[in-house]
Amino acid sequence: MSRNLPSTVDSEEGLFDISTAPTTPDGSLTFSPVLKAAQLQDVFGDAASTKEQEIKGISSLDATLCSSGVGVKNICCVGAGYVGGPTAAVMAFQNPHINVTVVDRDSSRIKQWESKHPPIYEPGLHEILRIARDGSKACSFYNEPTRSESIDGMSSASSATSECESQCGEHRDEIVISARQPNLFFSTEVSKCISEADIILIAVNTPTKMRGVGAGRATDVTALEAVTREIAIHAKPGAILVEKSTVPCRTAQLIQDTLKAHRPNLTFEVLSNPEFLAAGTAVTDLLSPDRVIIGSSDTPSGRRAAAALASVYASWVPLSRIVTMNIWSSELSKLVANAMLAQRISSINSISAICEKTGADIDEVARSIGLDPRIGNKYLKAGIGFGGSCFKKDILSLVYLAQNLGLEEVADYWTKVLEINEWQRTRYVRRIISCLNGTLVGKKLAVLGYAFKKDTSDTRESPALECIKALLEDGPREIAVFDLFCDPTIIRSEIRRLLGAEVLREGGGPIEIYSDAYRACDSSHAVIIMTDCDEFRNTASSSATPRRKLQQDPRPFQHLSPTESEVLRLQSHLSTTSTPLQRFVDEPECESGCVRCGIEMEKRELKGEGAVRSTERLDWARIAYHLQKPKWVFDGRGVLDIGGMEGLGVRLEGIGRVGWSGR
Ligand SMILES: NC(=O)c1ccc[n+]([C@@H]2O[C@H](COP(=O)([O-])OP(=O)(O)OC[C@H]3O[C@@H](n4cnc5c(N)ncnc54)[C@H](O)[C@@H]3O)[C@@H](O)[C@H]2O)c1
Ligand SMILES: O=c1ccn([C@@H]2O[C@H](COP(=O)(O)OP(=O)(O)O[C@H]3O[C@H](CO)[C@@H](O)[C@H](O)[C@H]3O)[C@@H](O)[C@H]2O)c(=O)[nH]1
Repeated sequence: MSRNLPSTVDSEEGLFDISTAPTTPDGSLTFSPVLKAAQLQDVFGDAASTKEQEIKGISSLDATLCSSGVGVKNICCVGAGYVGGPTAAVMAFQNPHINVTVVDRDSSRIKQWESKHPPIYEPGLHEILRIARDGSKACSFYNEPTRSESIDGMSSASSATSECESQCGEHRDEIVISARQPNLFFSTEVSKCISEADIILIAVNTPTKMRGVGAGRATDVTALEAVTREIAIHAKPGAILVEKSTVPCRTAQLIQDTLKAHRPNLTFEVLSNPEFLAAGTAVTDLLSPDRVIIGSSDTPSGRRAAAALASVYASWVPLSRIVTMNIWSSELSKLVANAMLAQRISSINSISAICEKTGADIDEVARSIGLDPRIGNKYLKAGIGFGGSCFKKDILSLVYLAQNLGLEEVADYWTKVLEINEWQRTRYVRRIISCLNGTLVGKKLAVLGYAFKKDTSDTRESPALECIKALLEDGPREIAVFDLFCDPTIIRSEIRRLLGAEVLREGGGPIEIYSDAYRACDSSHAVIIMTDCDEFRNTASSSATPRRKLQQDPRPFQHLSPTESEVLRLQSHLSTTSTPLQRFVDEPECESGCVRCGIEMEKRELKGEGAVRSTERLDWARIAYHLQKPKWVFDGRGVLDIGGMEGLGVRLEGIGRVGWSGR
């Protein structure tokens, strides 16, 4: 018995960079993910796991309504950034019958998306991209876990007898996955692609305004306005516009006004469909979202437009997780979601200061309050504060909105969330300097972690960078920077652009970037942890630890026509065996002398030298041995166990607990 169906994945390493604009006026320059290649097992395993959370209380779409939008054939996504690229890739992957084209005015970005070096690395993204963008070969497998997986005459063959067959003698169910044609495209022909689309996603950047009215708070909608104008001129009648970008509440009105000005005789529907993916988990978040929010006008044609968009998501998102609402609620929800998450972090960080002075332990406090389901345990990790391209700019946008509405108290409330965040960083830097006898002159500091969080090389609004800037003021001999996921060349060039070439070692300054954590820490007076990477944790053995869950074989599938996500999980599983599913077609070769190929080769070579790579935890005994006495370690992310570190003769200062200096 066999069935045809498209799908899949395999594993591979990726890295890469791309710069985008700072999102707030004093934010860092931004370099995108040159993340490490976390294995697919994590990504697809998590994505497949069932979410227990039920969405209630908001109107849900029913199946009938959704089916009314089945006519969608072409989607155009404007903006090939962190949101546009991955979102379009997943939409195309899950909807082989829809052509999805991502357009951007930045031709170099488009070129990278078309190459084997996408501009953004997110675990699992490259594999999805390859299937949707390049198409795939046919292949097949038996619907049961076997010792030797592939029986496929078309791709990889095996004559292995399954356990089932040898035991019961019955024939096994064979599932055939048919070849897929490419349905994800990248282009710089913005107006042409807009003119062909049934649905147009707007996923351009919306940073904080740098100048003029509202500077430092208001959202800069310049890019959004430009795209809206293009759409107003070129969109075909009946096309549906979707705000994917995070925008101020009532932006849909601005879009409608622009559309009316250019096409007064036509009516377009504008939807709000904010994106909630987080850096480092974008693919998991997209494959298995907690919720998909669709805001529309409360008219029959508004609801029809919402249903059309919902039908695209319904290919892989359960209907119970697709919620519709009025468009202003949807726009505001995005800002509020980020503000509330950030507020929890500032709340716990404010309590961490009390802990440091009283003897309470912030992790114990967080754990105990998090057990109350009314509070929950997420976003309660104290540290040096939140970074990233969104939290700060979105809170600033909320503050500006409140101010414009004459709600000063509301604006003050949310401003405090940002103030606490900065205060937390300042406190950390002061504590470091104070422990080092009030002077950094002549001292070497090792900074572990440069990105804004673990598992990403995105450095936008990175707290590490802000701390480094503050530490520089005190004139250290050396600041040795190491990050697991950011390429040293990229960190160097970002620091050069942001702080000036003279702060780098090559320019006669104190900052040096290392690709090896041990060399960075060697002979340091202090090690300073800036990101919550699992690799920085101390364990009893300090030896290599498997940080990724092994993906279970998902077979047998309930039915013989598995979904794209199911085949993806199977391919992820098989990629660790000797018989991977052979679905990929060859990627386009790069021109000779490709810089990215060179970086990858260098990374592969480094792996062989024993430098700290992504699957290994740091050997803290080794680091401690080579530290200058009195061997200070500052744990800005709560990743170290105090007992273990003190046993190594280290003086540990962590956030939210009494450190060595407080005893
Ligand atoms: N980065 C995230 O994790 C994240 C998550 C959720 C929501 N968001 C929101 O999504 C939006 C996009 O964020 P991002 O991080 O992808 O930004 P980005 O800077 O990475 O990408 C935006 C892209 O839009 C392109 N662009 C700008 N103006 C254009 C125009 N007129 N025509 C064609 N292309 C144009 C830029 O060249 C750029 O490639 C923002 O509103 C952001 O707040 C971001
Ligand atoms: O308990 C915590 C959780 C996070 N952080 C920090 O908070 C920042 C943001 O982390 P995270 O939310 O994981 O990453 P982002 O990529 O910024 O994602 C946020 O911002 C996106 C852009 O709007 C939204 O789509 C996501 O839902 C939202 O989580 C990072 O610096 C983290 O280190 C903490 O300090 N403590």
